Amino acid sequence: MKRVGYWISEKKSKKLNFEEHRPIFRNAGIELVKLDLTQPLDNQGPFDAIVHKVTDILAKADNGNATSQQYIRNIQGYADSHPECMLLDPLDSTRRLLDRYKQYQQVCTCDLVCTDPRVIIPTFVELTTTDVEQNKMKLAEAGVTFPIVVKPILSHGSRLAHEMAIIFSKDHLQDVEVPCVAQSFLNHNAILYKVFVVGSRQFVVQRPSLKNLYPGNHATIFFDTQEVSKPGSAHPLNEIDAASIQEPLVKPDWQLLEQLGASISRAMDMCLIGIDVIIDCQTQQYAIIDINSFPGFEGVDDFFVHLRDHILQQMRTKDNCDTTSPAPQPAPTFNTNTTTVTKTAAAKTAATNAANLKVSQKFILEQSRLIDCSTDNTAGSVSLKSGKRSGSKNSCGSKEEEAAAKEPILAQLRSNNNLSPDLHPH
Ligand SMILES: O=P(O)(O)O[C@H]1[C@H](O)[C@@H](OP(=O)(O)O)[C@H](OP(=O)(O)O)[C@@H](OP(=O)(O)O)[C@H]1O
Ligand SMILES: Nc1ncnc2c1ncn2[C@@H]1O[C@H](COP(=O)(O)OP(=O)(O)O)[C@@H](O)[C@H]1O
Repeated sequence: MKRVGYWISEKKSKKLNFEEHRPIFRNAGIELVKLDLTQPLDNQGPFDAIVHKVTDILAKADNGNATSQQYIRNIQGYADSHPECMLLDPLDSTRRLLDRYKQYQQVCTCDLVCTDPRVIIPTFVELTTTDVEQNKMKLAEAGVTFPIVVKPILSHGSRLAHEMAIIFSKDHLQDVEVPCVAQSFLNHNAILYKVFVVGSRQFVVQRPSLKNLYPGNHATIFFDTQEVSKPGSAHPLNEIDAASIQEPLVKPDWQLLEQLGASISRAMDMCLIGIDVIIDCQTQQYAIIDINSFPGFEGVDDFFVHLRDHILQQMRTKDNCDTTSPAPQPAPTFNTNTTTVTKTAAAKTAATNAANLKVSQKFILEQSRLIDCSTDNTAGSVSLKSGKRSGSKNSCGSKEEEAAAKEPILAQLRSNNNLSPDLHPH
């Protein structure tokens, strides 16, 4: 029997129904052991792997909390003295996510961001002073454009980490609270894609997001991020109206999102993450705006099976038993009972990967919750006017027709905002 230690908060454990999923591991020869972080782990081991979500503890430890520092020392101490034990994920990588500026700097090293012009991180700059003139200069030098979204530098561990502001012009820069990252706000038709990574697998779900916003002499909007991009979010900032939907509407390129997940996972040296991506209405670029350690995986069917498979695969690789006969990958699974778009693609072998991708893309395109006006099954932009791919000569709709055509899109967007967490049982 292999032994895997784990630590997640009680709240998260309940939300994920962690205890109920023990048999999935036991039946595969893995005993799950809940870690007691108050005690040295040597007395609780041996462990072949440790799975954790300790972002809040790390944040408190970095803030000087002695108890949290001891908990972290207990985990790191065990990992250091037992190199045979896999730490999912390494604490240094997890810690880097806690500082938004460091997180974004690391995203900039991701191979896809460096080589593929379709993938970007919105322009950002770190602000450490409330001096308005200095901040004006910093923003201009960095090329950050209004509206800007002002994000606390600390991304976790306190309510304040999620208190953000949208500033619409340089005349309202006195609203900046520091330390923060100021980032160009990119319009994205109020749709957020979450790319969940579990080892070599990626899953994409769609979530509500902030509506399109434009520069101007408007008052600063302050908001709590926890209220705008959860599955059931129905915040006024989510309410996009038909007139402000920006065309062309882009059908997401699922393969690119999957590559993005794998690429960020490599850059961050993390295998259990959620990556928030928006598609810029103006450029159709895929913009990475946030990375979370061990997120909720809400909408991912059989999360624990994928987690178990990843742990087993890592163990096999470590034991050097995986060289000749790669384990068969399960067929892609889709959450057909829900309106969430979920994508699975195996990465074990190129052949399985290609086969799965073909099936999954077909499925996703059929299930796509964006209006699929195109008969072409490749990802790309679609124009509402013509019902054809953007640039089609058939584009000839009147203003009324255009407005009528936007209604179903609006309904789709509204229904996105009404996704109920109950639709995604684990
Ligand atoms: O704080 P930000 O950067 O937004 O990241 C959050 C936290 O990681 C949440 O975990 P926790 O509550 O443990 O801190 C997690 O929710 P849950 O794990 O509670 O579901 C969210 O997952 P998603 O809701 O899947 O995004 C994720 O987006
Ligand atoms: N650069 C951006 N452009 C447009 N919207 C953004 C941008 N950054 C964040 N948002 C919006 O703000 C929300 C919260 O931002 P995020 O950085 O993910 O905060 P948190 O880490 O607290 O979840 C996102 O879900 C998205 O709706």
